[in-house]
Amino acid sequence: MLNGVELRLALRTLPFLDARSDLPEGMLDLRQGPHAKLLVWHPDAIDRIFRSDRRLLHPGSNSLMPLFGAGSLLWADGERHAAYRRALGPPLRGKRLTVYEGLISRITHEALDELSAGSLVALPAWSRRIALRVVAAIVLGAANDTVLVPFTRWIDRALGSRRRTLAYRYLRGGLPRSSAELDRSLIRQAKVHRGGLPPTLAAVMLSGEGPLGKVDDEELRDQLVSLLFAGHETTASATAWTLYHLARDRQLTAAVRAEIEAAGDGGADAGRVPLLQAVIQEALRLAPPVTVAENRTLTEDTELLGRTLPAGTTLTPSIYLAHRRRDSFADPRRFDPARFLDTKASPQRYLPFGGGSRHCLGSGLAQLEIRMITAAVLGRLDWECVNPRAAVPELRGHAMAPSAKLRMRVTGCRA
Ligand code: HEM
Repeated sequence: MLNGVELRLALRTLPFLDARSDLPEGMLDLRQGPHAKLLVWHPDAIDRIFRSDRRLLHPGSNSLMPLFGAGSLLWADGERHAAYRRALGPPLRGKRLTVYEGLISRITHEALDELSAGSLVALPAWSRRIALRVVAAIVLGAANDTVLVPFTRWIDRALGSRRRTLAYRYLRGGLPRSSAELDRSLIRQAKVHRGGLPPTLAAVMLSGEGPLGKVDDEELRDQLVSLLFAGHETTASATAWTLYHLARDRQLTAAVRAEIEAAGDGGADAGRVPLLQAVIQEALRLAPPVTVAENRTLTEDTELLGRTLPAGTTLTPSIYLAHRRRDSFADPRRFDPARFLDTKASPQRYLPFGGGSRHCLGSGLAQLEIRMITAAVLGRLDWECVNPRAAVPELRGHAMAPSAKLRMRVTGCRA
């Protein structure tokens, strides 16, 4: 049963949070008693959580667990979690990311080929389609519609409407699991592409070697849906916000375009496009695609911000509220990429990818994608936002994206 605070948070999430963004204590009791739960966003509390992360438990979200399965690495702990990070971390980091540049470019340009002067583009859905194709290619080895179409339908049914999501969660016993048929297709697809280079993430998990050892079909299914979901909703949302903010500011667009042209690598190298990277960071600050990091449960009594919290207390870091603190960001509701140009924000104040031992595994890939998609769009199109009033955040589960109604109109093609 939800109490009054939890109910208000569930039903009116963003207004509820906005009304509390100036609370200096940066911590809010959601539930008291033996299973106490707190929302935390004070930088000292976030710092403490991330530093002691390995000693905490990560029980996962009640809403998402039925969707992605109990075996998902998103809420694995201990050795199994460490093994997943050792196996999947390296292919998603540093120089290894360069092997994905070709496929990001190809998939983006295919989507752009379908547009011409006058085309109307539903921006959130458009960027979701591209991001899903990219992550599907990396995880499964191919962007096959026989899998992606039912996958998208399933996610939209579960998370596409806030009311429906809440009805599933609180009235119908939980969010709907994927169909057995979709699960079978995902597993089949994962096994078909095992021999390619670079190895898909599915092939890494199926190798039977390395830190993971054997992964059975049930566990594999949970990781496939977790990676496909975590790897596309978030990236798509940040891409849509980045493109929207650029479309609203001609001067900024011209400066970013000049920077991308001078870099000559389609936005691949972050170091060569600092202004674009700052725009992306600011988009991630103002509308973090993931509003809360994973739950953390204390395993021992802990002093936090002058309170003693008993073992068993669950802390949910609010990324949304951390990014809106006035003592972290001057005029926090204003879009201002300049704040990221010469300054590096500290990880306890700026945490779009979470932190500690659960720091997002795909943060490098996501930013590479956002830069490359933005560079391709700016290189090929001029477009304008038809309905800027729709540029308001909407929740899809814990993910936050621009309203599905947000539309762009192509005003001219450049190449
Ligand atoms: C802009 C895009 C993205 C954002 C904002 C984002 C954000 C996050 C956040 C906030 C977490 C939780 C971290 C914590 O609790 O401390 C997370 C975890 C995770 N993300 Fe991302 N993510 C993005 C893209 C991706 C991509 C592209 C992938 C995969 C290809 C991915 C895979 C994961 C995984 C596997 C975890 C779980 C890590 C763990 O529990 O050890 N994410 N992400």
